[in-house]
Amino acid sequence: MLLRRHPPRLQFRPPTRGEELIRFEHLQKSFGPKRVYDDLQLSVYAGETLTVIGGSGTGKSVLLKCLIGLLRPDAGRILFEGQELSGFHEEDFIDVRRHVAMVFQGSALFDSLTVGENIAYPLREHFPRMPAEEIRERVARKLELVNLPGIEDMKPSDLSGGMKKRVGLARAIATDPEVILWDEPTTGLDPVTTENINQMIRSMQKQLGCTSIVVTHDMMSAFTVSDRIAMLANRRIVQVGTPEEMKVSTVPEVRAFLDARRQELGLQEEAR
Ligand SMILES: Nc1ncnc2c1ncn2[C@@H]1O[C@H](COP(=O)(O)OP(=O)(O)OP(=O)(O)O)[C@@H](O)[C@H]1O
Repeated sequence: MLLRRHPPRLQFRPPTRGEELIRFEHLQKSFGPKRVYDDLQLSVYAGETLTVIGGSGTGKSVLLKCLIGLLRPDAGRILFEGQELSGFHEEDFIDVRRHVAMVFQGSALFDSLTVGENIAYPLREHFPRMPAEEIRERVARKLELVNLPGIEDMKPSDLSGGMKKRVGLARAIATDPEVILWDEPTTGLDPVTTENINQMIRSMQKQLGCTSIVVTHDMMSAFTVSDRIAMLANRRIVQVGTPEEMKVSTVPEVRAFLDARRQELGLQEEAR
């Protein structure tokens, strides 16, 4: 756990729905000789669910990690509520992660802790003085929200894949974040559980007013949950649009990507 040396750098005020909340501006990022972004531009608006799609290795997950400071861009700016994150120190990102929570691909639960302890973990980290009773109440409320009430004492090893994802979500929303980042939320899940997770993404928006950024390979899921979809290709965002706009896109990279998944999507010929 990082100890804070100076006052919080992030000045946070609750966003108004529809205003620009996050902006990636002229982002560049390389790993050694591998260039991931050349000049990436993307805005995310408060209250929307935006899905980032793109081929394997195009940098979808790197984008989420840059936003919460797990990786740093080489050049360009990331603005959160108009505040530039590039100059933030590692400890300044503690506050960013309180407002922007990530639901990791593999749930990333601690196997040695119970479900309740897992969800309480970020509360203890961000609010060291929070009374035990309040932590218990918050944990119970979050488990109810993900439709898993009363399983505080179970261990992650006793849960199915879908339940683990939902506990991962309960942990991510423990601190009442304004933004939820979903890294491949439906990968490896059966169709029923996938539908369940899609509904969860939607209900976080409806019930909590959260902004979501989803990274996924699953195009059905992208078309189901998104207000807007952004396509990453050739080291930049080549198009951003509503699901309907993307389905009839004339941008070559988008066409090629969707054509390759036409069967999965069951797109109609006339929608091309
Ligand atoms: N920490 C790192 N060190 C070195 N290379 C990295 C690191 N993180 C990501 N990369 C590389 O950056 C590129 C983009 O990675 P990223 O995980 O964002 O891709 P992705 O679009 O999410 O792919 P996938 O859909 O397969 O998960 C890949 O080539 C990856 O190998």
